[in-house]
Amino acid sequence: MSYRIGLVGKPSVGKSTFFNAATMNDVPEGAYPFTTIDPSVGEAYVRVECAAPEFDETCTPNVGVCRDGTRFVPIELVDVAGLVPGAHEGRGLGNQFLTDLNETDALVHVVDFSGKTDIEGERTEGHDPREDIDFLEEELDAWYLDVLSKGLEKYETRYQGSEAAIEEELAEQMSAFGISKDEMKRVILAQGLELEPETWDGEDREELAREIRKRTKPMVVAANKTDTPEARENWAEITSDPDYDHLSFVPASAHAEKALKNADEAGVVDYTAGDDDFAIVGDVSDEQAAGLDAIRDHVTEYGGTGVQAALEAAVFDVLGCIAVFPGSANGSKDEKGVFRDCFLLPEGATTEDFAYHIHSDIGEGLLHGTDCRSGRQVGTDHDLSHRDVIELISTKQAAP
Ligand SMILES: Nc1nc2c(ncn2[C@@H]2O[C@H](COP(=O)(O)OP(=O)(O)OP(=O)(O)O)[C@@H](O)[C@H]2O)c(=O)[nH]1
Repeated sequence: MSYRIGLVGKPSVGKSTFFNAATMNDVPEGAYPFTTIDPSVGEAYVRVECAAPEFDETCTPNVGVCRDGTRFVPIELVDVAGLVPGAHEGRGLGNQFLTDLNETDALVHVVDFSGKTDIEGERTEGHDPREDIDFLEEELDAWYLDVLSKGLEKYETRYQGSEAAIEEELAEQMSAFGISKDEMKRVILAQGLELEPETWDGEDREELAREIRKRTKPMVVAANKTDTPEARENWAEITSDPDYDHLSFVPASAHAEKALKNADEAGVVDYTAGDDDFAIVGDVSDEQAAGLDAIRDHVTEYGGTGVQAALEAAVFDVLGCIAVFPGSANGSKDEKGVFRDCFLLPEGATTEDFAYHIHSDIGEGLLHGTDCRSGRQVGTDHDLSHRDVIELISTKQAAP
């Protein structure tokens, strides 16, 4: 039910630091929506401005936390290990890497923008981070092309001369990537191709594979180590390079996020994840104070450490998710008088999708919804917006 974001990157880019910082949270025990014993899967959060204060209500989240009017809504973060050149051919952790990738909704590619690690993750100077970005995209594209080619082979041998729809065969072959036959058809046509694969040449196939990959595995680049001067230079250059317009970039310092969370836990600073500032509230040595000053310069300049921002870019910008609160029109609260839930829904979700998301029984018996802010009735096919507060009127209750 939860969104799953995959963290990818070659060795030594700061992926572990990012993962640890993002999943290190002071959430009360039992407030996790899922438990896992796999150390590479952790609970991270996206921030949503809480709707409770607007309704003069208290917020006691069933999952996640609410801090100073900001809801931290859980997502799953997966540390996808094994990105090495040739991964799609099964080198290194290859196949496991691809299996893990399959289970993600979107990716955050952690890239060392300081240029101090080469393509294999060894120490160097002056490495161009563009190589890493290209490499991951090429790896993914090669994998998609393999699967697409298998689908085309099957189609050719099985359906020669018949009227079988190519989009159906390809959608089935690529079902692990979560693409429907309608979407497949749209992508094929949008590429200017005919629905007759015999007319596609090698380049057409490559471009098609790339386009399907872009749509089904959207990606944010976390430009890590922007606390270093080299990374700042690369940031300015790469984000103004038109070849990279198709990607979302977020400047990040995983190191700073980890340091601030550690200091917050130790009672030295008061810091809320994602904020662009923090207060020093404990005793610090001169050395610590200097370190914190450097971090402050970075977070104020870039609007935060970028760890939260990268996750939120993945969920809200590239996946286009919205967060919706269940409420009650007369009081906008559940029977206990508090806001308990906040759900992430896919782009374009309707009242009915929301109802089914909560429980299939509520979905089946759905009559309509009520927008709790305006008190107006909304239809079952009404498109919901980010931060809507909706009461669902259904003939059925959720089964216990
Ligand atoms: N300057 C700077 N260094 C960082 C940052 N994040 C991580 N590092 C450093 O980069 C090095 C690699 O960090 P890790 O988090 O271990 O990197 P990784 O990508 O998980 O590496 P593997 O475990 O080898 O896959 C460590 O020395 C970190 O201290 C950052 O934001 N800024």
